[in-house]
Amino acid sequence: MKMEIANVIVDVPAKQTDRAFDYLIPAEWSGTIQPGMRVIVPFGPRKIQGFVTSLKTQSEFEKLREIIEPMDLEPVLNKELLELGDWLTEHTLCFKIFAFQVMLPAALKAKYEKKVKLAQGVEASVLSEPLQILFENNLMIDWEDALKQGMVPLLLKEAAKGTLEVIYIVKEKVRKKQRKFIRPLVSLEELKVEVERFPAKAEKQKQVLSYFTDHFEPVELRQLVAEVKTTSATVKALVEKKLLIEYDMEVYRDPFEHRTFKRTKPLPLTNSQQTAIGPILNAIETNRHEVFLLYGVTGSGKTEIYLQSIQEVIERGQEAIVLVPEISLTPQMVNRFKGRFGDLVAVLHSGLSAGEKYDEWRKIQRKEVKVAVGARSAIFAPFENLGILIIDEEHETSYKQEEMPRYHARDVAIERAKTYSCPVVLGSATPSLESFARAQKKVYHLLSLPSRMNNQALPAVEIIDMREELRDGNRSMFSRKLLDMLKDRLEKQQQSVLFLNKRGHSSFVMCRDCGYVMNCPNCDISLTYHRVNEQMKCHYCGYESHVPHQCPECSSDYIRYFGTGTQKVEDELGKILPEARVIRMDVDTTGRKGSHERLLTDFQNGKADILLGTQMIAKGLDFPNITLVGVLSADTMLHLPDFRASEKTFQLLTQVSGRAGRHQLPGEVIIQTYSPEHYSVELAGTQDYDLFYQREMMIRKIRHYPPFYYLSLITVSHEQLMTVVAATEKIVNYVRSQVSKDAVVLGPAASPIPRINNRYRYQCLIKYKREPNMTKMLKTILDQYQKDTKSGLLVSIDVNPFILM
Ligand SMILES: Nc1ncnc2c1ncn2[C@@H]1O[C@H](COP(=O)(O)OP(=O)(O)OP(=O)(O)O)[C@@H](O)[C@H]1O
Ligand SMILES: [Zn+2]
Ligand SMILES: [Zn+2]
Repeated sequence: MKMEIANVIVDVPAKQTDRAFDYLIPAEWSGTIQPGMRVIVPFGPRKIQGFVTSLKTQSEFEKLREIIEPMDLEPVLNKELLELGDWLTEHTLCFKIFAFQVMLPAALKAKYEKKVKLAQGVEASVLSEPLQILFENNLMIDWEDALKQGMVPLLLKEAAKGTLEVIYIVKEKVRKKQRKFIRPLVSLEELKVEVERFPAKAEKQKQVLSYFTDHFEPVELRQLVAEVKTTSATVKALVEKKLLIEYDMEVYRDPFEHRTFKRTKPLPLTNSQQTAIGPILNAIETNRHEVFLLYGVTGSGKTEIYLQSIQEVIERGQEAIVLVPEISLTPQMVNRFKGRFGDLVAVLHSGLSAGEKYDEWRKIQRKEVKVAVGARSAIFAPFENLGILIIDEEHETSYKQEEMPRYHARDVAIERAKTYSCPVVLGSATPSLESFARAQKKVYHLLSLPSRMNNQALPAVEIIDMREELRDGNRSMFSRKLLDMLKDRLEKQQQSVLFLNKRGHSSFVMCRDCGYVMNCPNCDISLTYHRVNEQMKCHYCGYESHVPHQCPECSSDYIRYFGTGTQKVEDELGKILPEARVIRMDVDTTGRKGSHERLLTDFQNGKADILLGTQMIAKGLDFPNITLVGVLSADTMLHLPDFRASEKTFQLLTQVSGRAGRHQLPGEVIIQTYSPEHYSVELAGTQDYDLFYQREMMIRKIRHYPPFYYLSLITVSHEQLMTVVAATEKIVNYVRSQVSKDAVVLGPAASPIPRINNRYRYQCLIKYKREPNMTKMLKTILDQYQKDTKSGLLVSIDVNPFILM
């Protein structure tokens, strides 16, 4: 007899299990289990989830264990995605299981429930006394419950004796949403006859049947009950009489259920749009892979180019993926895609519940949609006939995932596009230095939109030196100029946007007398102040503490919450411009589902004069009445230990400025700063990307940073400082012995955050140009330390890191 064997990657992320295991497919599942399906397999004493990667008929092992059951009826990963998983594993040096899991919606990530039960053939009476009652009444005990009741030590003792055993139950996080539907089981004629035949006493049942003679079609049970004003028991009675039938049907949770999208038609393209879209359409038509960098100033009509390229792709029967940064996945953005392509669009973003996300993913998998619009992970949308992949705001750092697998969506897009032989379009008004450099070298095809729609001028930008304001006695967070302009817009009934750059500028507590800053006792980093519950919190380890009323160092009472939060700006606005209506958008006001959208709609409908917010208002807004943008603090990001700090500052300032004067009314921008002479602020003022690019490239070249050099970052951590230093030194020496003399190896050095969760952190940074053996070398290092789990050393490697902390 021929055996059916599956190669399975099991859900145990560790070095020893990072390979396929052979499992026998039992006869009952023969022929049904396919590559790309998830299965439940025995692993040691546990039952866990795994992915079938391929099938075979022979194994080098004698005794194989059997697959317990499949978790899917059809593969959740197609052949292309399985291969992409291998590619991800290779390029980001992650465990295979992570590469597969990242491609699926969270709902499909298995959740394990740990339970304890009596071992086979054991009676509860042999257990120690407190456990007897428990196991007499419950067949299985939840591990979590046992933990809460302090029972775990007792359980472990019994388990060691072999009287109890621990089992794992694999659970799906989210089920398909099913609803009960009712439809007639007999013909319309028969139904009409039945209605006549029914005794008058059975008035209720008669009404239900009459409903179906009027509407001879399926209806949801809930709706039926509501419309006929009856009960489900009445309906059930008819089901038992075999006149009606009840069945479950999968329904989608539609996050946009209550919204209608005004359909739009393609706009006639301007000359420069036509020039730009030409090569893209050509690549689509000839099935050619090519990467385009669409470099167009803010408001130049990039989105319309995306839309019309997608149109072409859809007409050819192909599919499209569009990535937009999470924070610009605004309802406005969604509107533009849903407005053009209606129900052919699936939207994937973090604002959706796990169930909603799963449903959107299902629509893609079932080929019910043609376009997926979403944040980073939408790049894995399970299409099988891709015709284009688009990444809007391609410079955004959120396209890099900061945990395993540490992938960049741009790389994944290009890899998938190669497979499908289709174009990739990277769009931005401020391209990343990496992409622009590639376009200069003709690796990418550069397409430019140098001016705004209808040649509308870019807004006039004025830079205000806040140090001068202070010298002139203005202690407010608003410069005199900005205040004047805000008043002016109020009079003209035009709208303003106030932007507070909060990243890297967390709200901390500081003593104004001695400068004491409250740090986390486990991590060398300041605690962040949370207004909601008046708590100080560590973002790295979760440590929490009360806000002190007295300085622990000098006992001064002047220990205060520091930093200009949006709340504080709003308070001050209330004092100096009491007549202004303000909408504040930040994590506090947009936490509830739908609030983001509501606030923006209110602003669009003129219910406020000023929109005040953080990063989340910097992008994507396209409102005609905004004529003033004020940036309250331009330089808060400049001083971070990050070689991209200048680039990020320039990009952000340019993006925010781009929100003003996009339609008929001209726009003005005020940038307040303490570093007016810094080139990234200065050049954002003149909105001169090309000059910024030249300046920044020079600096990168001198300092050996990307795009001139590649980076790989190795971070080592351990509870003992000496152990970390010694291990890092060993790694650094090994790296030095392996790389060419063109590479720069830095370290061992303490990480910018030298301790997290009581673990000391050291790093080795490698800068290199061409090192064919780099991946192999990094893998060797990982293998070495991941195998040795006893030492407690943790080594992580980030290839092309975006965060060097
Ligand atoms: N061909 C066209 N004819 C008329 N209006 C257009 C055309 N193309 C785009 N527009 C309009 O111009 C405005 C700006 O275009 P769009 O938002 O696409 O620019 P963008 O380059 O994507 O901007 P940003 O990068 O700043 O978000 C929009 O209101 C859009 O509807
Ligand atoms: Zn003090
Ligand atoms: Zn901490």
